[in-house]
Amino acid sequence: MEQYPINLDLKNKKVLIVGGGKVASRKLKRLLTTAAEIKLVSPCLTDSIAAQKDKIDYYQRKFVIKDLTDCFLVIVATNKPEVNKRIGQLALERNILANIVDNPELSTFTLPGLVKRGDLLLTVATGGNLPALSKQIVQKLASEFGNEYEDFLVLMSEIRPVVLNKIEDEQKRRTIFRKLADDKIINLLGKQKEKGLAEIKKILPQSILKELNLSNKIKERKQ
Ligand SMILES: C[C@@]1(CC(=O)O)C2=NC(=C\c3[nH]c(c(CCC(=O)O)c3CC(=O)O)Cc3[nH]c(c(CC(=O)O)c3CCC(=O)O)/C=C3\N/C(=C\2)[C@@H](CCC(=O)O)[C@]3(C)CC(=O)O)/[C@H]1CCC(=O)O
Ligand SMILES: NC(=O)c1ccc[n+]([C@@H]2O[C@H](COP(=O)([O-])OP(=O)(O)OC[C@H]3O[C@@H](n4cnc5c(N)ncnc54)[C@H](O)[C@@H]3O)[C@@H](O)[C@H]2O)c1
Repeated sequence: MEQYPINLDLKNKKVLIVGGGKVASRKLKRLLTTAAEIKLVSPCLTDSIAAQKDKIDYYQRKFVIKDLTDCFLVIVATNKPEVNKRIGQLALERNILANIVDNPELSTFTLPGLVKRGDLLLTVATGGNLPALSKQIVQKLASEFGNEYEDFLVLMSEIRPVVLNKIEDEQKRRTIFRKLADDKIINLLGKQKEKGLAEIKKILPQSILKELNLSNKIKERKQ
């Protein structure tokens, strides 16, 4: 059966990580970009997790069943397959979303490779067949999709609501949105900000432009 891709909002959700090794460290890094309440249980920690201890609830011990209380999601990443399997089973019995890092079959979800540019999110998965390929494709995408996509989407967060509000004709709106979704414009914005902005302005009717002040919306980046 196919997996179901989903972007979770973890605000105020209790998330548990079991294990404090290399894999737990990678999974924690991404979780720290969310608003989850993170608890981590492990006798040992990598230096990278130790450096983030103030951002999580850390318990220096082995997993105990009580750790799953009120848990919304768990990542099980010890180096002991039998321990991981047992915790995975306990989580599933409790309807807790579970990623068992050495046991995709027992997991309710797996984690894709990821490129994030502001609000642009690109994810890559191989159905668990070759995570190293996901990593390689992520590197390709990361070099193709730069920070100009973040800047462009900041502009669109200003422009789109005004277009939706001011232009009643759905067909006209659609034409504008499709013209804006142009990688040539986005790349130009990355290389020559003012020229990119000028191209965007060419697409927008005057009635929209006078509602906006786009020039100061893009962050100055060091070249
Ligand atoms: C994409 C990424 C996201 C992330 O974890 O953040 C991710 N693995 C990454 C890297 C990576 N994983 C592994 C290596 C070292 C070996 C190697 O090089 O192959 C490296 C490379 C490295 O560490 O450098 C080994 C490995 N992976 C899994 C197992 C267990 C098994 O298969 O049973 C084993 C041990 C098997 C063995 O020893 O061979 C399982 C999973 N790994 C997944 C995701 C899920 C499927 C994603 C997909 O469908 O592609 C899934 C099913 C479950 C999950 O973890 O959610 C991340 C790239 C991040 C980046 O972009 O940097
Ligand atoms: N899914 C992936 O992306 C991926 C990638 C590489 C490896 N793996 C698999 O992930 C597993 C972990 O790999 P690693 O490199 O992080 O291992 P590691 O040896 O670096 O870390 C294991 C951690 O688990 C902790 N631990 C052991 N028993 C525990 C218990 N009962 N309760 C709580 N914590 C406990 C240890 O203290 C240690 O911090 C391995 O089985 C490996 O095959 C998965």
